[in-house]
Amino acid sequence: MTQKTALLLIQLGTPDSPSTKDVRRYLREFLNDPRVIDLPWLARKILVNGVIVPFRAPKSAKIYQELWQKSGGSSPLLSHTTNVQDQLQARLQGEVDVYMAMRYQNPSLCSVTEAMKEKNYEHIIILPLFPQYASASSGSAIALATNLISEWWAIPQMSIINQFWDNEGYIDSIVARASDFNLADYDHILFSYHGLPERHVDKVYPGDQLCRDQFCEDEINGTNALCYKATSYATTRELARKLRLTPEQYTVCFQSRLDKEWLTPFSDEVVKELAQKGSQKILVFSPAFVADCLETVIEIGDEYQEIFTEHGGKTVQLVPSCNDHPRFLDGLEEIVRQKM
Ligand SMILES: C=CC1=C(C)c2cc3[nH]c(cc4nc(cc5[nH]c(cc1n2)c(C)c5CCC(=O)O)C(CCC(=O)O)=C4C)c(C)c3C=C
Ligand SMILES: [Fe+2]
Ligand SMILES: [Fe+2]
Repeated sequence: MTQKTALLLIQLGTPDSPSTKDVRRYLREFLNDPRVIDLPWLARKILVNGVIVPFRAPKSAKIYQELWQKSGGSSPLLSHTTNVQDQLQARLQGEVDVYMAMRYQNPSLCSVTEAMKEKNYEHIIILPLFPQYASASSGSAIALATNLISEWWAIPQMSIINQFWDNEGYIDSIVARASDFNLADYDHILFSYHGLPERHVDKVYPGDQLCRDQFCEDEINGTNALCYKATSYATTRELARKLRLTPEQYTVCFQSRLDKEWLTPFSDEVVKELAQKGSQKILVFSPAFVADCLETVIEIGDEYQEIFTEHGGKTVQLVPSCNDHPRFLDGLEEIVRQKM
């Protein structure tokens, strides 16, 4: 007999609305997570609640208002993820029940796992929608989901997918998105990943080892398979191979930093330098985001466009994220079927 199985998709989260109040609540929950701001408790509380959130919330709310306006009055992260959930459910109807939760805000992991508890599943597949593992994204989602489920009296079998950057459907969906553009028309191509403090990637390694000593730009080896920098470069190599790009045609970079100690090169600085060196048209992939969101639509689509034109460039073209591309859904379906 087949096991009664559920799939739990987890995305990062987004504010309930672009009001300053809701953005503040979202930022407070997000940045108080010790896997995101990994400082001792008191230092985190002072920095996050006393400095970052009060200053950032009104600024972020303005940007979220632009995002809402551009995206038909809702968060694209939520609408794309809901589409993925619905379409995966249609593909797995009668075999697996598909749930979706956000790590921060709503639908909350707490409420979604409570609903799942009522169904007495024998097996729950936990799939955070982050292709490259980071403690601040997949790690945090997995830790909270498994903690919540572990409180149940009857704990089901749990399967955890901690990353899927090498999944063929995921890679193919990005390659397919690129087919809407003639790559030869662009002076340079960027693969812009969400940034991460360098400290976070160093903590992946045992003892005193550091990321910079592990050849993470060149290979996945026995020690760096869970290093976000290594998997970002590995994802790029896979995409470049399928897109037939030579290393001179593209640059890997990291966006959305909070301070200088984050992974380099910084995307905004690369965009500026390209414009200063005479590039007129650049194409930007954002492979760490499987759904379009604030970071792609506004940061790349608007802010990088502004920086590029300010320094002499013309066009920054964003390649849309996987969203509900059929090849991405094929990839997720394959991941689930392998665990059944
Ligand atoms: C690849 C996945 C992500 C990682 C890793 C990640 C790390 C990380 N992020 C922040 C701070 C912020 N991120 C914000 C937005 C945001 N982050 C991700 C994904 C990852 N973050 C997404 C998908 C989004 C967009 C959400 C949406 O609603 O569209 C924000 C909020 C926006 C802002 O004020 O700039 C912050 C803040 C840190 C500190 C961090 C790792 C330490
Ligand atoms: Fe983030
Ligand atoms: Fe590394």
